[in-house]
Amino acid sequence: MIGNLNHVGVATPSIAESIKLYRDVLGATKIGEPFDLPAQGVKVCFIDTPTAQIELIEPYDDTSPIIGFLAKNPKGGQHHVCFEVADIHAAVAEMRAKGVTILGTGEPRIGAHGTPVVFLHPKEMGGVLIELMETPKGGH
Ligand SMILES: CC[C@H](C(=O)O)C(=O)SCCNC(=O)CCNC(=O)[C@H](O)C(C)(C)COP(=O)(O)OP(=O)(O)OC[C@H]1O[C@@H](n2cnc3c(N)ncnc32)[C@H](O)[C@@H]1OP(=O)(O)O
Ligand SMILES: [Co+2]
Repeated sequence: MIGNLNHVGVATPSIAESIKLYRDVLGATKIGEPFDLPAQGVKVCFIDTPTAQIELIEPYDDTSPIIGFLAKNPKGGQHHVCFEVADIHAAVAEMRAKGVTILGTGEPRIGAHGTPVVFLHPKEMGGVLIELMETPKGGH
């Protein structure tokens, strides 16, 4: 079912500071323009590598779903892993049939790449918060 590794989500208290790390220390050259995703409670910045992205996420406000994570990890940290799926609704049905908990309302919501996403609880995924994201039509 899972396809490409689309991105690794990295929670940070400051996207601006994290950009300096990835650009000036790690030599990243393709850094997207940060943007707000209030519906998902985060500010986002994608950093491209040849095969996948780093998704820097910062709380949009104090209701953000990453507030708890940053309270435990004040300097930030690896937050989630996102895999692509061909059909998010088929993926949700398959996960439900296997007894996996879909987080939130359980319904896909539009993510940072403009396609529907869901999250699977880390407690059922070996301690890793897993995001499933429908591959953009027409690829990348
Ligand atoms: C969608 C836009 C964008 C995109 O790519 O398109 C994004 O990816 S935005 C990413 C931010 N949004 C989300 O993460 C939505 C889904 N997440 C959640 O619903 C919560 O973060 C949740 C439920 C995973 C955790 O919420 P919270 O931290 O408030 O709850 P707890 O502190 O009670 O944690 C419960 C339990 O899970 C462990 N935990 C929490 N976060 C993570 C994590 N990122 N990775 C691994 N484990 C995590 C936490 O330690 C607790 O474990 P316990 O043993 O009970 O202490
Ligand atoms: Co993500």
